[in-house]
Amino acid sequence: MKQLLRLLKYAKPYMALFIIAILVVISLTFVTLLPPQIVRSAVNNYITNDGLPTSERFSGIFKMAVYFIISTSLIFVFEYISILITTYLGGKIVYDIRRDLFRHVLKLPMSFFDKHPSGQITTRIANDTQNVMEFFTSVVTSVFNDLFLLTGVIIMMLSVSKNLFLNISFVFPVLIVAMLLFRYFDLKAYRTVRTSISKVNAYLAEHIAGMPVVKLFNAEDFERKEFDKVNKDLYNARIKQMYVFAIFRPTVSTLYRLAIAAIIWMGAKYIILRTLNFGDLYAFIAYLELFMKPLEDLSEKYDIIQNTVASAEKIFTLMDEEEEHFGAENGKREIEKGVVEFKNVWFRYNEERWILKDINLKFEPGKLIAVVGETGAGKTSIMNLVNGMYRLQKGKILIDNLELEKYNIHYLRKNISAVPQDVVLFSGSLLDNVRLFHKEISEEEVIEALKKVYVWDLIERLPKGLKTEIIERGKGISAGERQLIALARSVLFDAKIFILDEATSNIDVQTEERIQKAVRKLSKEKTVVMIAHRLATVVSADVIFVIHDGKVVEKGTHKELMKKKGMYYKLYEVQFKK
Ligand SMILES: Nc1ncnc2c1ncn2[C@@H]1O[C@H](COP(=O)(O)OP(=O)(O)OP(=O)(O)O)[C@@H](O)[C@H]1O
Repeated sequence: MKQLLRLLKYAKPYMALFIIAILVVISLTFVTLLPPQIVRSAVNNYITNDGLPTSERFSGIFKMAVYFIISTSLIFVFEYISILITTYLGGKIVYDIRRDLFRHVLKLPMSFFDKHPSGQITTRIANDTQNVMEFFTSVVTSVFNDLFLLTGVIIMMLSVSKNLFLNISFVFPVLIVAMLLFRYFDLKAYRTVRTSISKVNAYLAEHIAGMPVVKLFNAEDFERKEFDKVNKDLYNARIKQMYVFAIFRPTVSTLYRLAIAAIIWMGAKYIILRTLNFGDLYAFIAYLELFMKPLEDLSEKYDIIQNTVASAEKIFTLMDEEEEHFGAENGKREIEKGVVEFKNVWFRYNEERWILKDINLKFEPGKLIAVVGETGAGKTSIMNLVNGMYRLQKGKILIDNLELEKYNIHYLRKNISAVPQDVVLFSGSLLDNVRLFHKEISEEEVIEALKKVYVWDLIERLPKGLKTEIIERGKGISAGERQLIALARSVLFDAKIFILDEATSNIDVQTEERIQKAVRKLSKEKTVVMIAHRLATVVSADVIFVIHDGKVVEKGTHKELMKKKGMYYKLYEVQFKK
């Protein structure tokens, strides 16, 4: 309930439109009740009224036919307007929710994304909001319609014949119970179907994305069998749902027809006793039909409300996730020199273990700096801390002698150019990927940046050059090309600090040499940190930090470190001597 109320807050800006929708719905109810009355009047006053001259009877029937057409046209108009308004409202409200949700997700810290699979977040924004839309389009206003209609129908039945209504009133609870039972079993079956569908979807999403692994490891047979299992579950769930329909649908229709038989039986008695007219009997049966629709609708709406509550809960849980409060909004915006200092820094991603343990280091401009160490030693984590992706638990990081947290995070990140290991490209042209959709950056500037890292000729030789279209995170572009794009991206946004995390790991030796040249040039004015596995890429660095098990264990030039015969020496020996 709390969730529904919170959801309704989103409807507040559209209150006037809601009121109009309800007024339209009231009008719709009113005109929906008219046709049976018109037919009743035609039958009672003209068709069966032998006492009236024939011409008057014909003109009366004609008049009633005109009324009938007018009322059905009005039903059309009101229905059209109400669908239009509710669809607009639902669409607009869900647009607002989706917008707020995505804006909020953009502000969440990286630790949130570590804990929540991207598929789950996508479902919240795309699917759960869709359920909410259904709530606004087919519940909020149409519940009024159904309730008004049910009340109206009962009033009309009573007005047509109180006696007949009281005599057949036992029919209503029977119909209501049958309908509720049908809904209950249908809902149960439908939920199983939905769970099975999401299992099939999840299976397909994961395994189609992992197709290269499936093929490389000849796992097709296993895949076939596993998919058959989830597919079979879905089939069984559908069959169960079909049984429910097969049994209950005809049951409800039969009960409805029996109710009509009961009305005719009782009605005929009153007609013979002359306390009821044919027209009354027709109107009564017509109202029973009108009684069925809102009844069915209401039971269906219960399901939508339940779905909406579940979805709203998930949406608001995401909406309540704490945003990234990093740095001061009015914090420092410029980085003057770009001197980065770690002072006794301790860091962990979760409670399990410390990743960085008492790190002390200094990255300065004018020198080419390298960070080396084994896999999982903590090198990338250092980069993640510098650009404020994660927060440290103990110690301090200073940039130009000012604590990292005293900077405005957006400007901080603007001043730090990071080339991550896993380069993500977005759908769009290669040009847009280099300039990251900043249309104000011209193609010439992009080409200039590519030339700066000496890779323009490599991009130029692609059949469509910078116009190459990227699909699905960069499928169709080689890992090396992706790294080149990321490198160009980093020099394009003129930052003070550059951190290249294995930025050349997929690049051939000649291209790597060219990039090294560019990096060396860059390091003359900027702070450039190269994180690397392969020591060949760092031998010419001015300072090398060796990280082992989350600690800085050595520091020096290649020569100094080799002389020391410590960790660096061991790594070097392993890579080159064996
Ligand atoms: N988001 C995360 N959540 C939890 N643990 C993480 C996360 N990212 C990294 N780790 C763990 O932290 C440790 C250090 O990771 P990090 O990526 O800093 O290592 P690295 O030295 O850069 O390794 P590599 O050379 O393989 O890139 C690893 O054991 C890794 O499993």
